[in-house]
Amino acid sequence: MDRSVAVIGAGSWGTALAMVLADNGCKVSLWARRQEVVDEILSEHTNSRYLPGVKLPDSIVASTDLEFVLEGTNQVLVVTPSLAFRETIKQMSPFIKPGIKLLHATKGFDSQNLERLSQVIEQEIPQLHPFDMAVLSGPSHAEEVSRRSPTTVVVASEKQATAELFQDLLMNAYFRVYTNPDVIGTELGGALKNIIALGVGFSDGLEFGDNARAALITRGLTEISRLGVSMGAAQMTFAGLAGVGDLIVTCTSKHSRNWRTGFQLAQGKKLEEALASMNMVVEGVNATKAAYQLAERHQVVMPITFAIYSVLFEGKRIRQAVEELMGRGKTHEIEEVARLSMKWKS
Ligand SMILES: NC(=O)C1=CN([C@@H]2O[C@H](COP(=O)(O)OP(=O)(O)OC[C@H]3O[C@@H](n4cnc5c(N)ncnc54)[C@H](OP(=O)(O)O)[C@@H]3O)[C@@H](O)[C@H]2O)C=CC1
Ligand SMILES: O=C(CO)COP(=O)(O)O
Repeated sequence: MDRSVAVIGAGSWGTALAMVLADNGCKVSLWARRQEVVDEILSEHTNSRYLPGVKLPDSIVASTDLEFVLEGTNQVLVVTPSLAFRETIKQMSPFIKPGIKLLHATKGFDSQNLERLSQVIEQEIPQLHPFDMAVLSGPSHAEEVSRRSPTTVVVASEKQATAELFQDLLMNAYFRVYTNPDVIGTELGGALKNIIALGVGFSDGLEFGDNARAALITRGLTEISRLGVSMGAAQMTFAGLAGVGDLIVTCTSKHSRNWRTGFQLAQGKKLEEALASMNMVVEGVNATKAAYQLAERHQVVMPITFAIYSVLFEGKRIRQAVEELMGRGKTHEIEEVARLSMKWKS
């Protein structure tokens, strides 16, 4: 089996996944857009801006030249921020031969037309069959993966063999990979959980406590599942690693950039200031915009997401948004359960 993999994107997640692959004996070529990052990886075997204190395997090769990185490899892993995704995929397209297998691990939406990122791949690399694409998601902060702490993720593909190929390449003693046929659910779970992490950051920043955090996680998952199912996802995917698993990690971890951003906003920082201080990508802000529009398009009720939108983009005070959320009209907890319950007497 060919074990060469080109990893496109040398931020924290791309670098951590490159380490996993290198630990598994893969021949890894890593694309970074800045020469300083390449020079540091090649000479020091570190990527100190994104993974401080972590030593990378010596075998990882890096370059800023996409053609060089992609040359002769049959497996590609794309891990850029969502804002740069379409542009990067477009630049890669001339070097992607039919039959190459492509996995992406980016969590977000296309900023222009709200597409899922696998749809962007289909549009920009038409020579790639959808069966040759896969998506990786799940609760996996790069800081912990790069320290080889036990982590579980999911790889989804329309074709089982493609999911299993990436499972084989990535899985090892500290990195357990499950497969799932639901590409839509796996992508949406990873993109939408970031919004709820911002909300939990607001709540924790205002010291609302554990009840509020649990409420946001649980009702947030309801919203994610509702939108996901209306966009074609399998409901059960949201009970898995790409759903509740990732939601828990991003809403409770000190590593979460989205949670930290929400926390800082609750403490009075301006959005631009909070984002600038992060030094890393915070996908939840654009995801909130995208989810707001997708909810309207699919006629899905997402009160928490709308509340977060109003704080981020309409200047609403967080406390005001919370009062409005708590004061909404009465509803059943789970409409489907209420509707299906034959024994429930009014
Ligand atoms: N970090 C994590 O723990 C996890 C991240 N993810 C997801 O992975 C994706 C990548 O995030 P992550 O690695 O954390 O990002 P980081 O913030 O760690 O790094 C950002 C990377 O993107 C590059 N970049 C920024 N702008 C552009 C651009 N316009 N064109 C090309 N490259 C660009 C940066 O390059 P430069 O240094 O030159 O600016 C850098 O390599 C995100 O969707 C994130 O949600 C998923 C799971 C875990
Ligand atoms: O997706 C992630 C963990 O699975 C990263 O989350 P943050 O972007 O909030 O740090």
